[in-house]
Amino acid sequence: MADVLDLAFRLDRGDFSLDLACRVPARGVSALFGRSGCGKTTVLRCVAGLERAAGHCRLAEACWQDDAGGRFLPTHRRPIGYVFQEPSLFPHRSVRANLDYGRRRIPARARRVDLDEVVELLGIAPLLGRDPAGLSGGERQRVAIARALLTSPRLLLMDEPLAALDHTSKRDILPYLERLHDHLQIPVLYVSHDPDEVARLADHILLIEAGRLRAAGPAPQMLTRLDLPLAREETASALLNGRVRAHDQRYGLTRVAIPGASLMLERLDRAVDAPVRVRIHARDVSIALDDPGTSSILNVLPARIVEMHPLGASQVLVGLAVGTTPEGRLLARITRHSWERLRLHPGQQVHAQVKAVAVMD
Ligand SMILES: Nc1ncnc2c1ncn2[C@@H]1O[C@H](COP(=O)(O)OP(=O)(O)OP(=O)(O)O)[C@@H](O)[C@H]1O
Repeated sequence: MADVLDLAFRLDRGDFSLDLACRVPARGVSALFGRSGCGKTTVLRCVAGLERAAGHCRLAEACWQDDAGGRFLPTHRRPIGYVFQEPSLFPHRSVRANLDYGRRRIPARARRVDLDEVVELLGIAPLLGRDPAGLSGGERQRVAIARALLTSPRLLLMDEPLAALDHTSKRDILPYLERLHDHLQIPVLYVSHDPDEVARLADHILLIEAGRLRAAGPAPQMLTRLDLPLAREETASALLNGRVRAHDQRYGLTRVAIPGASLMLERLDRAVDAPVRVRIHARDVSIALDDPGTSSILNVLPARIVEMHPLGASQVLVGLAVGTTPEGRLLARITRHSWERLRLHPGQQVHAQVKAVAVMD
């Protein structure tokens, strides 16, 4: 059986109470998503043992807290890395010394993460001789992440690691986080209230509302559920896990198989059969009744309307099924005028015109 992070926490704090239980796969990135004050940081602190809620906390075979057995491991005995919004580095010691500090916190025989690999993955080789005090916010955060990883954690806790960064630094650091996700086998619990960040990074999403778990599941499903707030965001999108099928040399295109269909993308520099994760924004999908063979749009996918949700007075959000598996889902944001003019309705077969596809990793 695959490893699982099994959490159950109950805590009362005056106006706020936390009462949440969930089991998430202990691999990839699990995002704790929800509005400010819903309890995301509190959950992370409970996992770290910094907060003592009633309940239990287990990672695979390891039990860090179990009230029934009277067990509560203190924070320093839990193999976790913690990355905060503001990196807590030694400002006037070199980056190299800061990293060494992380590495020396555990005995040599317990080290499973390679210094050179982490330095390479986070692109911090040119910074090793400098002091954090002189680095940009994004550079400091990359160093803080490297230091957390060098403690060879079994679980990495990240609390809004990009929240203090400006838009440009955020954009610069995201690809590094995506690389970590692809290269390291360390599961991550990632707190964020930014739906765009969650869509880019998460494999699994836990949606928290007022201290309760509203819903949890694989990111592709959670992002396209019309009953959840993620699908109603301006940046709402579908995630599809695909594989390279073939390259078309003549036109410089690559065919990628996704659940229930295939997409033509601008040529990707990857081998046939390599995995590709793509993201398709709801605003980039329109609906046609017939296959518009005369259109310049490259990707027109047969789809079935599953459901519709009104967005304000003029727009509607349409959930589309592509193929027959639950993973083959798309969102389309169209005008209410078009919805009515084309007499669209759930169950109907249509053609989804996909104007843009972003390759995620
Ligand atoms: N030390 C504290 N003492 C009392 N109440 C607190 C304390 N820390 C947090 N809270 C309250 O507990 C609730 C949950 O806070 P928490 O920080 O976990 O939320 P969050 O979802 O992480 O929010 P944000 O996204 O703003 O960081 C909030 O109502 C907050 O006001």
